[in-house]
Amino acid sequence: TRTSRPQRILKAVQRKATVGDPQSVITAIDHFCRHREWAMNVGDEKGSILDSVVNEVSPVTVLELGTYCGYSTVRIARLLPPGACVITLEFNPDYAAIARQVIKWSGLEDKVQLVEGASGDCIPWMKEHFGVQAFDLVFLDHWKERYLPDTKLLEECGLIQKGTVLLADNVICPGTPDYLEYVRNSPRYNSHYYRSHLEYTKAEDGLEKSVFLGY
Ligand SMILES: O=C(NCCNC(=O)c1cc(-c2ccc(F)cc2)cc(O)c1O)c1cc(O)ncn1
Ligand SMILES: [Mg+2]
Repeated sequence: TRTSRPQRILKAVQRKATVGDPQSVITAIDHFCRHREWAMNVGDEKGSILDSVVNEVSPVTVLELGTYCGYSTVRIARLLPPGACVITLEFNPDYAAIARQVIKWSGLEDKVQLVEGASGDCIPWMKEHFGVQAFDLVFLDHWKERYLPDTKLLEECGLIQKGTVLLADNVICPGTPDYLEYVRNSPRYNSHYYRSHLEYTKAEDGLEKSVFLGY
């Protein structure tokens, strides 16, 4: 097909959503992915859980691993007060190019720093490059086999501190068994599973919220 799925998602946003209105961007993407083409956005059901965790944490600095088209980036950024921001990492340049336009359409570009690169390469530079002390909230939604190594890397870099909340998508489908085992058995995390469904389907999936208790 001539265009990519992310390009068709962007077109749906440009056709159906209002510039500067994040909720209309979210609604346009959910409608397209439910009625036209499935895509791997966190979606509306798990997205509501994401919203409730963001509101509960009221983070100043958020790290998102895996931007894709920017759907969850917009969900998070729309809830942030002035001065708070989300740094989102995306490895795939085509996804990143679409996400920049979706984030711009939503009018939230001032609250978002999109970084193109592999999480394993970027995380060690976070403190130096972005002046980040520690993240208040980390949303894991990238390659599932990277959840555990990147969590350990964030710990080693001192970017996870007492009270930092990790929220992981897809812990059932596609699944992140080694990550789940780690956060559920580690004495340094308090974990809770929010049962839900794989975006736009009836398949089981869920989000795992893990609070770092400190060393
Ligand atoms: O695929 C890259 N990232 C997306 C990670 N996210 C997922 O893989 C993902 C997958 C699914 C999913 C679930 C069921 C199913 F049948 C198929 C896919 C759902 C989700 O909610 C995700 O979040 C990627 C590519 C690349 O070239 N470089 C860096 N990253
Ligand atoms: Mg996901």
